[in-house]
Parts: sequence; C-alpha cells; structure tokens
Amino acid sequence: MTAPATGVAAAVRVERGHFTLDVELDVSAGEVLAVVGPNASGKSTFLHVVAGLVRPSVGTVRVGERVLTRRGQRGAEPDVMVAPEHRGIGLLGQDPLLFPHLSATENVAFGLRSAGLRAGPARERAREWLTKVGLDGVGDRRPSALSGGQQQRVAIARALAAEPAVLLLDEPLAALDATAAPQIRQLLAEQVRGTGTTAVVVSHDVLDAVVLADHVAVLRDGTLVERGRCADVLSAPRTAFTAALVGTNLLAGHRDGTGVRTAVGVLEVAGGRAAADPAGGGAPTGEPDATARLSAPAAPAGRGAPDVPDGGACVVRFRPSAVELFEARPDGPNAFEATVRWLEPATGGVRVRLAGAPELLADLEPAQAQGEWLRPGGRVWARVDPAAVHLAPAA
Ligand SMILES: Nc1ncnc2c1ncn2[C@@H]1O[C@H](COP(=O)(O)OP(=O)(O)OP(=O)(O)O)[C@@H](O)[C@H]1O
Repeated sequence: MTAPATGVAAAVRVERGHFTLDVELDVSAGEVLAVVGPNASGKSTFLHVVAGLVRPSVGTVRVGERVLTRRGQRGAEPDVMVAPEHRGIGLLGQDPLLFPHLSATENVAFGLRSAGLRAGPARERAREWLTKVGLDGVGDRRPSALSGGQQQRVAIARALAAEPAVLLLDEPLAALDATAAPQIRQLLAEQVRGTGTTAVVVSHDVLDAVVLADHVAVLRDGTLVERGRCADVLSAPRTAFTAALVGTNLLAGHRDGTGVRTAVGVLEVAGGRAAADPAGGGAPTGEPDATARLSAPAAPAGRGAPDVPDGGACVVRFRPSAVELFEARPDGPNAFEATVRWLEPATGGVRVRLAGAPELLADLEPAQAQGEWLRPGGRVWARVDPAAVHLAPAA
C-alpha cells in the first residue's frame, strides 16, 4: 500500500525585511531529518517553503524528479509554484486541526476520499489507521470527546493514511503534556519508520532528533551551521547552540600549542600532555582572562588531538560532569575562576550554571554541592581534566 519513498532537495532563499533564510538541504528517500535551531532561526519558514505555503525569493524545491517550486533561476527555466494540496506533502503541526463536526474515523477518511477513494474503502482504511495509532474503539467520537494526545494520534493517522511522498512535522509534540509527548514521539517514530516515509521534523527538543531522526540540521539566523548524522552531531557538537541543546560545554577558541585559547584562558586538551607546573603561565584572577595559560605549556599534542594548526580556529568540548568546582584555587591544569549564576537539580546531583558567554555547566554530586561558598553570585574556581577536554575544528 505504501508509496515508494522519495527524497527532497531544497535550495532556497527567502528575504523578509531583516531576516534572510538561505539554506540548501537534501533529505534522502526514506530518511528522517530533524531541523533544530533557536527561536526565529527560520525552521518553520523552511518547512513552509517545502510545503508550498511560502514562495522563496529564489531557489528550487524538488521531491524526487518533480520540481515543486522554482523561482528566479538563471536561464530560460520558467517559475514553478505547485499548490500545497497538489504537492503530495503531508504537514503535521502542534495543532491537530481536526474537523470538529466529523468523527475520528471520518477525519482520517476525509483525506482519502479527497484523493479519490470511495467511501467504503476510505472508512475501512481509516479504521485500520486508527488501530495502528492505538485508537481502537474511539473512531465514532468527535474531537471534543478526545484528549489532546488522542487528537494528535488522529492527526498522525490522517497524515500517514494519505501516504504522502514527504511528511513535514512542525513541533508535533509541543502542545502535548509530559505524559502524552513521549507516547506520541514513540508512535511517530514507529509509524514514520515503519512506512519508510521521508520526513522533516522541526523541533526545539533534542529528544525529537534522537528518537525520530537519522540526520540533524542546525539553523541559526537563517543559515545552516551544522548538518550530519544525529549520532555524530549530537555527540560532538561544533556550535554553542547545539552544545546547549545537548547539555554539554563548548568554547570557541584558537589552537595555542598543546591547548586552545578560549574565553576562560588556555585549556589543555585531550591528546596534549598536561603540565607538571600549574603555576607555569599564571592563572587568571577576577574576570576570565583569555591571555592566561591555565597550565604550563605541555609537550606537543599526541595522537588524540585533531590536526588544527597553531592559531587555527577550533572548539573545545567537555561534559558538565568533567567540571569540578572549588572554593579556593585548586592545583593542576585547566583551573579558572568563574561566577555562579544559579543552581538547579540534575540527574543524581546538582547542576551549576557559571556566568559567561556561553555559560558553562558543572554537574556535581550532592556531597560536592554543599557549602556557603557555592551560591548564586559567588566566585568559585572551576577545573577541567585535560583528558576530558576534546578539540574539534571550528564548524
Ligand atoms: N509571515 C511572516 N511575515 C514576516 N516575517 C515572518 C513571518 N513569519 C515569520 N517571520 C519572521 O521570519 C523569521 C523566521 O521565523 P520562523 O518562524 O521561520 O523561525 P523559527 O525558527 O521557526 O522560530 P520558532 O522556533 O520561534 O517557531 C523571524 O524573524 C520571524 O519573525
């Protein structure tokens, strides 16, 4: 029953006053791509261009061999703008947008009827889909008699029953409560993968990328800043936004011998050898001092460090659990002074947010988080083990 999966190729530019979206993104047939980014980065705009709801200033959108949008191309190629309802693209947003006067079954059957299926087979298929999304027995109810999660299940059934060439998901879980969201996320993952549907999901929530997608694209200010397999991008982010999304620390800087010069000083990295003399370069006092070397220069970088030339732009990454906090300056490399912004609960302990741009995170066990010195606004010393500091070329 399922239509063969089809890929998407979009290269579009949208100009809107101060905002410009300029992205080129391909999604292979049967692949699920998550598009993440801060507010107003252009995620929905991109989705709407693919759906045919927004006309780009210039660019093309193809699904398989079919050109759905073409605008402002050089040469004699005429402009194309296929209407949204003729694109074979399904769109599922946070609002299920069900017809209030139709039952759940009729809501799902409606799209199938519009696609030319007769009433009997359309109802039959609609019932099958309601079973697939866990709604056996509620087909006769109208949306007002269904919970938010159940309504979203109906919307998923309606979207997938139509066998779209491509399914676009715009924050599909944003309106659901904490109990319904994981269930619907799992259902979406099973059904989108089970049908081999090519999909693009826009979300603020990294879990959506982890659970639903194969690849992730990170947008910032209308521009693509990272793109790759979820496992790679999320485990080794190269931008502060992605790092914040996955709850890790990331500092941009420049290679400086065996370390990296960052906003908190020179951090020695995994693959470089930590220095024996912590006082070698002088530690910063007061505000972070980017000129200070936080340990003495070490031996040349070992095999663990990527090949970033001295002075080259790069990022360092370290987990919050690799950051220790002290009341007084500790011995050893990679110590720097910082101001506590606030404390919050974390799995198995306390997460401390340290002021700065970007802010840094430290995850402490409860016993380490005791003491008057550890309070919002207080000055503390942080230390990161060089073996836990990972270096990557700048994105
Ligand atoms: N219809 C519109 N007319 C003019 N500008 C718009 C319109 N829709 C969005 N914008 C602007 O385009 C930019 C990108 O918005 P978009 O909704 O695509 O971002 P987003 O990443 O989806 O944001 P959010 O996560 O907040 O939903 C923003 O500056 C927004 O104000």
